[in-house]
Amino acid sequence: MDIAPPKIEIGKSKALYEQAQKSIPGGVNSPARAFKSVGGTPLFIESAQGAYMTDVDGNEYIDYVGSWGPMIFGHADSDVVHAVQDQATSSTSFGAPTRIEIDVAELVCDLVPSIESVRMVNSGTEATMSAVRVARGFTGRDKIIKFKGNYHGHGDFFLMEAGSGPLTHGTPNSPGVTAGNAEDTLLAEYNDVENVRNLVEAHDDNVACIIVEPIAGNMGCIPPEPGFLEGLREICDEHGVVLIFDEVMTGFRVAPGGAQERYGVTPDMTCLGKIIGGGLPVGAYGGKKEIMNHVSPVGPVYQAGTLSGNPLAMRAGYAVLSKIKETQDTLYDELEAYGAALEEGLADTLDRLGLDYYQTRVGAMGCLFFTEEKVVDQATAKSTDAEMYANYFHGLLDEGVYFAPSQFEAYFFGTEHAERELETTLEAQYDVLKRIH
Ligand SMILES: Cc1ncc(COP(=O)(O)O)c(C=O)c1O
Ligand SMILES: NCC(=O)CCC(=O)O
Repeated sequence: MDIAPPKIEIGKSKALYEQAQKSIPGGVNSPARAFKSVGGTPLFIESAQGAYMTDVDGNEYIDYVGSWGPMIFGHADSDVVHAVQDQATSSTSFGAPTRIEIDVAELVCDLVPSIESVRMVNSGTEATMSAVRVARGFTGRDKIIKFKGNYHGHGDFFLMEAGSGPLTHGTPNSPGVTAGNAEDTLLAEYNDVENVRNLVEAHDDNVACIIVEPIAGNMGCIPPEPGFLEGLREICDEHGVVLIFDEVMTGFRVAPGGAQERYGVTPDMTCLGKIIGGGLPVGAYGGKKEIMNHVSPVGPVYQAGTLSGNPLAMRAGYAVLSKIKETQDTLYDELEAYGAALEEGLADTLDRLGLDYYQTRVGAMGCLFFTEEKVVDQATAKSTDAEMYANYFHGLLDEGVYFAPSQFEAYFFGTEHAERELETTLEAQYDVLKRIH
């Protein structure tokens, strides 16, 4: 890819990247961090505060990645920092139950009413893998339905037509996944209820669950079309299929109760991650008691974790979730206001430059697609101009604005993004789009 050299000085990142590649595959501990599809050198980060990240060369960026979602209250939020510091002096893990686990579970059940019982794990990947196992154990069925371009972490049975890194790097079907796994995953088109209905009917009595990102955030940001989530609910009710909302990204981001609250469609099970841990490694899955009672040690479906419900992570999660609960009456209005201003400002820029690129946004997540087509599924998401996105991405970095290094990721912001950040972002977007289009 032909990318202009950066205007900013990134010598230290370059040196660390060279060094990292000697001991870490590709120099990164998660492929999404590599700049593989946009070219150039991944920036090594030194610190972050509020809405800003600083790299090892001292460049500062307004951050629209937010650690891929968790940072709804910005980086180094003082409540999270104090909670973690305080807990660390009483040990970082016990491997035995603690009161804070009950506090977090109760908060989750309170904020997301469809969750009657919840199990903590250490990542979104663990949450989705476990939820599917429980749905299979509960129904006694094998097949699952997943949508093309949705990403549910790196569990074997999800790495087919997977969004996020796999889509970005052109490896949506990962080697290493057995044919048996692939056979049990049925692939559906996002936003296409009839396609799902046909799949379920063709495999009637053997579909355990439908797992869906209720707002797709791993092929860019694609909201559900009216009737899509409702249609899934209906199909699941008709055929005894467990409906799983993967709200790892949308949970606590688009409403206190996530996408299910925003769209008024209630799943049987929900997967959570990202915000729930305030930037520490946490995931969770939960849902109806009837289903969750199948989880060991109450039921026979095994799922466990040495560090699950880890006290540091629970203290951080509690700090974030209790703040969400206390401030929810204004919090989501505030985020909506910033999002609307960002979206309108960019729409104005596109208008002034005579560009017709497609924008989406739901609450505090969104995307600019470099296509003039409406984007509703993986096929339309892939119609975007990857090179334009790469130029846009690098242009913005030069202006001190950090978006995700892939067209197939959403942007995120939080409460620390305010007037100054908005102005800088909009100016940068105008300048960059003017230069590259
Ligand atoms: C919707 C969704 N599900 C699951 C995951 C996996 O979570 P994790 O990376 O914490 O394993 C992610 C993000 O990575 C995600 O966006
Ligand atoms: N939207 C994609 C992710 O959040 C994943 C980040 C990662 O795998 O590092």
